Amino acid sequence: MIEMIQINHQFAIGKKGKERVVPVLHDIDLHVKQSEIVAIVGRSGSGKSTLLNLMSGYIRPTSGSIRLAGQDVTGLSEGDWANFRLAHLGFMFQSFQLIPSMTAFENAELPLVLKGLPVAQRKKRAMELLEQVGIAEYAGHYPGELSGGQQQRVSVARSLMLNPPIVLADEPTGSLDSDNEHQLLALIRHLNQDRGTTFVLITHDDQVASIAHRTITLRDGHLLNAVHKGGVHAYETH
Ligand SMILES: Nc1ncnc2c1ncn2[C@@H]1O[C@H](COP(=O)(O)OP(=O)(O)OP(=O)(O)O)[C@@H](O)[C@H]1O
Repeated sequence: MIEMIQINHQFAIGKKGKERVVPVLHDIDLHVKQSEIVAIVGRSGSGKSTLLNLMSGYIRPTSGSIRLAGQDVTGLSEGDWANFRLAHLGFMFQSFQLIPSMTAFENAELPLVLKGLPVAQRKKRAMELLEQVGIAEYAGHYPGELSGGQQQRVSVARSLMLNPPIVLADEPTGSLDSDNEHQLLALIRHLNQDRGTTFVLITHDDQVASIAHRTITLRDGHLLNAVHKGGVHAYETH
């Protein structure tokens, strides 16, 4: 479902003409199967967000190739990436990116508006998901009137609106209390089991990692694969 082949990534930092190159990811080979939940862990600065941004098409790899849902996405144009994301990807990111002038409901239904669905269908689907994330009673509230955890749940509802086959999540439970974290993890499991949704989750949280089928570790931009089999932890460096 997700294949990263020999991915290297470096950023250029500093003033134009005096840039310094900072290598961040080295020789990443990663294959995530359909219906797999993979947790990515690693210290701050190890390259986790960069890896997820590459899978999202928000940044382009310095070298290597990426296939998502059977399609080589490495060379897609901005426009093709935008269409690809709408059809295949859901995002749960740290910044909720809600539009302040729109209510929770309007924010959540946005992908359905972009898809051109009729009002009645949009309302049914958006309310269904707002209920699933436990936030239906706040549907008429603006983001500024919601707590961080409530905003996060609106953003989760929005990310799942089009039933994406792949969901990429950066600290998806970061702003949630333990009850809501539990509820979101149950929803992720349910989507995985019922719909076969594939999840890649960056996390520092053991609870989140515990729902993953596989946990992989990034260390200084290198991937270490942790294979959990019957309590034996074998580490392979890639
Ligand atoms: N746009 C950028 N320009 C320059 N350097 C960057 C950029 N984005 C990230 N980096 C650098 O790349 C390295 C990896 O950053 P990244 O955000 O991927 O780490 P992370 O593992 O997600 O960290 P955290 O757990 O703190 O979010 C860091 O050294 C960071 O400073």
